[in-house]
Amino acid sequence: MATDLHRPVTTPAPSPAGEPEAAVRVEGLTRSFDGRAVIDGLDLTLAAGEFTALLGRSGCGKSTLLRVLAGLDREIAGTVLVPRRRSVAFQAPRLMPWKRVWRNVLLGLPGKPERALAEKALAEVGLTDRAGAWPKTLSGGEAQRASLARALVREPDLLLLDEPFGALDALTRIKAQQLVAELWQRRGCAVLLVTHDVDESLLLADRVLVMRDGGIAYDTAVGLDRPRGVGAPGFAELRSRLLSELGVEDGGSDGGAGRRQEVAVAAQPDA
Ligand SMILES: Nc1ncnc2c1ncn2[C@@H]1O[C@H](COP(=O)(O)OP(=O)(O)OP(=O)(O)O)[C@@H](O)[C@H]1O
Repeated sequence: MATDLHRPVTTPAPSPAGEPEAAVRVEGLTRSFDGRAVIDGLDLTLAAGEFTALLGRSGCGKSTLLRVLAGLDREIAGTVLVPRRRSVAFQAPRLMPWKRVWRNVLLGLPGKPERALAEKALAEVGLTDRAGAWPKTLSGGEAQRASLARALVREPDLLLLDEPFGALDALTRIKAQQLVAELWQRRGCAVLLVTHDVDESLLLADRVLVMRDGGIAYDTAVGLDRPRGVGAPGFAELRSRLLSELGVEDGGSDGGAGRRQEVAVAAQPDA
């Protein structure tokens, strides 16, 4: 029988004894569009504080899964347990043009939050001086950082990121990746990052998932030392394996990804 048990919980989802604390528990999740199951009986557990990247070919259902976890899509069957404090940032920053940046950051928060709260989050993403600006005056990277500040102001236990760097130029993208890594390190929240970029997943995540045929087809721990670079030992092997899971030929480090050879994302959660 199909069930709709999207039940947000206030604390991280309970785990069976002996397993690490979970931020997300999904069991038998199915989401169909027009009779076609895009997500089909998917099971997934994300540990509290873990940085997970989600890869998969276009149209495999990554954004659909993220929207379900964000609580934006409840037309589901199965069980989804997520923390109540969760926030999401999309590829498009989705700022309201008629509200100044600080008001955008506070958008949707209950009560009458003070500007100082927005300024604190904006400081975390290096945008202190743009708090009073109009969104249209921001660069693409600044707008994306404002969107991140809006996600952070909710003090999430789970941060959902849907291709947040996809529209940024290469240099801005690297800086944004480093920022997300630093924020994750500082906040200690679980992160689920949807990306098309295998290198990005390996630079940032503890764990990489590949979605295929409505489920998680491949699930690997990254285990590389941080800070990371694409030239680090073990990186190329992981990249090859992931590309093969995605059905893409590995162009090697001289391929498109090679330009990020020098990138080292410094993110080391305090153990
Ligand atoms: N609201 C909707 N109505 C009908 N079909 C939908 C809807 N949302 C998603 N789909 C379909 O579900 C499938 C998965 O879409 P989804 O956006 O989750 O894929 P994705 O893996 O995020 O793709 P991409 O990497 O291209 O962003 C696609 O075939 C898409 O057309």
